[in-house]
Amino acid sequence: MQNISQSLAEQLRIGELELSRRKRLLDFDHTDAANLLECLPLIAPRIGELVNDFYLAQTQQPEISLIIGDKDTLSRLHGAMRRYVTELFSGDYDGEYVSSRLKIGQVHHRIGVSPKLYLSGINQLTGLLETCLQELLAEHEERFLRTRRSLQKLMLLDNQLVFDTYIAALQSEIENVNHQLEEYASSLEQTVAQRTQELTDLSNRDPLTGIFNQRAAQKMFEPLKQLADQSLKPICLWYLDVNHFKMINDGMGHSQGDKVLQQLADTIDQTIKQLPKGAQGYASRFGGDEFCVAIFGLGDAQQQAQIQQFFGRLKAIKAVSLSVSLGAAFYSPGHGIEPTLEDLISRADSLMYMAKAVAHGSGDNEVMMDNLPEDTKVQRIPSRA
Ligand SMILES: Nc1nc2c(ncn2[C@@H]2O[C@H](COP(=O)(O)OP(=O)(O)OP(=O)(O)O)[C@@H](O)[C@H]2O)c(=O)[nH]1
Repeated sequence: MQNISQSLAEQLRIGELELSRRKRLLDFDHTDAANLLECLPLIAPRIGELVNDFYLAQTQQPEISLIIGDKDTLSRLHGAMRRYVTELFSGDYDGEYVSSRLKIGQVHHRIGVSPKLYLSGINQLTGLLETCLQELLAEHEERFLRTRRSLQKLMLLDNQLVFDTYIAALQSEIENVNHQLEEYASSLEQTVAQRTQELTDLSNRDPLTGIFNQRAAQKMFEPLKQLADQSLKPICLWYLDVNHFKMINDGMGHSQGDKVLQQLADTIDQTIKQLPKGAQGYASRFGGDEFCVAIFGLGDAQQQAQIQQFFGRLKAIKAVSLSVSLGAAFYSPGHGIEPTLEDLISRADSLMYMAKAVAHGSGDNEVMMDNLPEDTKVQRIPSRA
């Protein structure tokens, strides 16, 4: 990132010391400065004509006239070039001179003058200056030769400075692009993570009812079991199946049947969401009209209360006469029996089938549950036969 509170020379770290080092490398010293200054009175009257010749030649090149673009810009360039040529013979090549050269590089880069075009212009200017000096110093060959040499060194110093600005501009463009790429990559990462999460969520859900599917239920059982083992609190697994669901489909149509399944799923989900403090669980659809619920943290009586509440809520589904058979199997940790989810499902499923056998034709809901006292609706099935 560019530090805009610093001058160009500061940004490029070209202070007095660096400038003298560069001059020394080019063997440019005070005699060169004196050689050039000595020529100023001679060349000054010729600068206007020289700059005109320079731009006449430059604008012959289509690439350059395209960049210059219009008359006003051309006239501004004439002014800038007259100042530059005057400065070349000013004999004073300090920090201010450096700043002007750096700005020239910056402007050339900004308006799109490529290094090759810049160098072709410099080559043309050097040719014109040398011809002019040769004419002016026709009688003084030795003076012409040393002035030309000094001018060559100074222009090399100028080119170094201009190219430094080109390089710095390219570096900062690369930094900008890198920065943008980094931002893009990180936003892409976030999007991918979000999409992955959305896909994972989606792959865990039953598309019709929005509650968990069988796969997700299987994944979620293990952590629930660990919780039960650590806290020595039970898990109760409900397995539910609608009684005569085929008749609902046949009588009211498949899409109405879908709605009934959705309402039933919502009712089961509500039960999970309204579990008492300390209890938790999940509701899932195992396919067709079969649902599975796992609830952690409730004792026998509290479980029975939850089942009764669930059947109470089920009465709110009024569009259809709906009855459900439910089998509920317990896992009570600390008894040395370590059932898998499949064992528990199989147990709850058999209990559900027993309940269904009682319920069939009655139109009532029926529950078969481990661990509970017998009454008319809740049949007791011994937990470990
Ligand atoms: N509307 C609808 N029906 C479905 C869907 N999936 C399965 N079914 C139907 O659900 C019915 C399930 O029937 P079963 O459970 O075998 O039988 P049932 O009629 O409920 O009878 P019992 O279980 O013996 O009480 C079948 O008719 C399936 O075609 C679904 O996503 N939407």
